[in-house]
Amino acid sequence: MPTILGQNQYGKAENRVVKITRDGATHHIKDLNVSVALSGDMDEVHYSGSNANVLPTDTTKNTVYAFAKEYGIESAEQFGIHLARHFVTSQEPIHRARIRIEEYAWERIETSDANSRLIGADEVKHSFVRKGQETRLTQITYDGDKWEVVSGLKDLVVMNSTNSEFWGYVKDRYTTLKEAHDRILATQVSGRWRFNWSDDEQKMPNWEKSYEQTRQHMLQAFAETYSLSLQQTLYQMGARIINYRSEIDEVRFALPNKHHFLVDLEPFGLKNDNEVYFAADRPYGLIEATILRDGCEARIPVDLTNL
Ligand SMILES: O=c1[nH]c(=O)c2[nH]c(=O)[nH]c2[nH]1
Repeated sequence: MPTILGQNQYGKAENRVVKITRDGATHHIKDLNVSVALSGDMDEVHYSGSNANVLPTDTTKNTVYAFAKEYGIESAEQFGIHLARHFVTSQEPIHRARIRIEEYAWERIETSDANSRLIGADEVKHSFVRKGQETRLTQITYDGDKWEVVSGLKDLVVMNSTNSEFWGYVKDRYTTLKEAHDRILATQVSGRWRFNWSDDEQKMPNWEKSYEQTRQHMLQAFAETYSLSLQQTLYQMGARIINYRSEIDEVRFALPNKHHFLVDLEPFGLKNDNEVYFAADRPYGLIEATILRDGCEARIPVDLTNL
């Protein structure tokens, strides 16, 4: 055979693992994207197809989720060290393990500001916003007479690690979804809001302040709503903006439901007490709606990508 095998490695890439640690009402999130690459005595599987030395990539995936439960995720480094050591020391044919980890950082949604104290809201300890993602948007239209300003944001990722349920829905012969009484609710917010300012230069809103406050009301409604569906949460987010921000008459949201599935750890003799999740990226539910001040007209396009 005039060919020889060169460097080779294999494993499961991009295992999206979310670990929630529940310290009473205070929750902590670790959100990782873990890629495993193993190498060692793997000539035979390439040359003849013998799998005698091959630990399945599916097993490497399971190990990531099981270790999240068994060791917890103190840091990405610590977690990666556990995994790499395990593969190399437990499998004779495996001589090298490379674990690559991306970590997505989350911050708590601040609900204990002066504004929420004023309305008597308790501090929420299970609501998070992912760091460093959002893009602020605006569209200004002027016909020489009237102005229309629609502002908003996209790619603001938020999560509630409890206070979300989904049950009591229609079931037909194709329905397999299990009712959920305590699930993760996560979404990547795309929102637009239309200002009622149209001509009076004296009464122009303070755009910077309006954005900050609108964003905060939206986050606070997300954090404080005990959710029976993402549709309900969406409505609360819009209604709170309309109620608190008199300069805004219309809000539209497109909210992808970023599903987090509990991983079945039973086969490994481990109990998953709402701790270890698989964060799926697709397909996703997509929930879209407009919330209007009573008596106002809907002018934000239905498809937000057209704005
Ligand atoms: O909040 C939800 N709304 C739905 O309409 C829906 N559909 C579904 O499968 N899961 C969910 N979750």
